[in-house]
Amino acid sequence: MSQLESATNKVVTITLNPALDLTGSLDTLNVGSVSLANKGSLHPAGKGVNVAKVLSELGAEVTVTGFLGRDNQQSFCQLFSDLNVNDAFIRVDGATRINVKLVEQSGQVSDINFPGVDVSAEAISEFETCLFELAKTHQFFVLAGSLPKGISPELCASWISKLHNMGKKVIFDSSRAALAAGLEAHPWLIKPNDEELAEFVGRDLASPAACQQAATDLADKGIENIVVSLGSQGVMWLTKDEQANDLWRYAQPPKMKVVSTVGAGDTLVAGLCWGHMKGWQAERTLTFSTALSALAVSQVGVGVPSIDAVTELQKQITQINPISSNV
Ligand SMILES: Nc1ncnc2c1ncn2[C@@H]1O[C@H](COP(=O)(O)OP(=O)(O)O)[C@@H](O)[C@H]1O
Ligand SMILES: O=P(O)(O)OC[C@H]1O[C@](O)(COP(=O)(O)O)[C@@H](O)[C@@H]1O
Repeated sequence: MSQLESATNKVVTITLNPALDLTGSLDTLNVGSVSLANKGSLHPAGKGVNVAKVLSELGAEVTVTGFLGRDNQQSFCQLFSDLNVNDAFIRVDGATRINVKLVEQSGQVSDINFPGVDVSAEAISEFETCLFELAKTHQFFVLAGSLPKGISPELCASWISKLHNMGKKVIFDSSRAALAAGLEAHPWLIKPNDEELAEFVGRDLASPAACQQAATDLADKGIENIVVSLGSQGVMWLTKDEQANDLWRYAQPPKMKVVSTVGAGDTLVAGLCWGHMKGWQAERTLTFSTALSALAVSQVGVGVPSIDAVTELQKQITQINPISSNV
């Protein structure tokens, strides 16, 4: 067996712009005046880091890379060591950003995401060496989150393109200009949420059917898997095999008690990646990742507290399978 064929348990997550998430729980947020938090937590996060945590807890052999500020790396290092993931982050001068998440009793979350560190040309070159070295032994790459200063959408897209040309499976989850540029670079799977998709197409998408219509156009860009997450309404997925017929799969989770929705999208990405790494059928991957992400809203931060709970919830996922955007 070749090195790559035996590498289905191995995955690289790329977080170009990680963050420490400062989460505060409040009864209600009083915008423009004082609000009192009942409790708070500060933990290492950012899209690829969250995906890495979930994948690692599912049993994957994970390597994390991207750019990490030297000044406040301690809790990241601790997390990577606790998870036993391979830490290939490039260290850069300065501190990794702190993103603020204010969670109200109602479940509503207000996110304040900061810009991040400055990445130098030397750090970029070090990262490229590391990335393409990892490509020698890995097939799955998850590139997730926003871009720090110093990394243009075009540069990010060029990495996706190179990995694609090497036959790698790149799962790409970003927003705004980075998403727009990355979509042209043949990622293997994308997962915008409905808001990100609406921003990309430049119009409101008020229903799953409207999202489906808008996302169908992305298939023309040669993206094999188009997944759109719809918050409490679930997940839509257009696979390569069904693109010709425009037949979407759709899974809906049961009603959950929401503690925090932060990290639900990352958890969904991790679930989708895991199903593919395991070679599961589409239905199983979809119901598993929908259940995993639905469970994620019942906690602050990401992680898999109990695989039995995921399996139990998976049985309660409603699947409409497959549907056409013409209905
Ligand atoms: N309130 C909720 N109840 C149940 N599941 C949810 C809820 N919010 C999110 N999810 C699950 O998490 C997935 C990702 O959430 P979503 O909010 O769409 O992504 P993002 O976090 O990227 O904005 C959804 O597709 C769904 O499966
Ligand atoms: O990289 P971005 O787009 O600024 O987002 C970073 C934020 O997204 C998160 O990864 C959560 O993402 P999701 O809610 O989409 O899963 C936070 O941990 C982090 O603060």
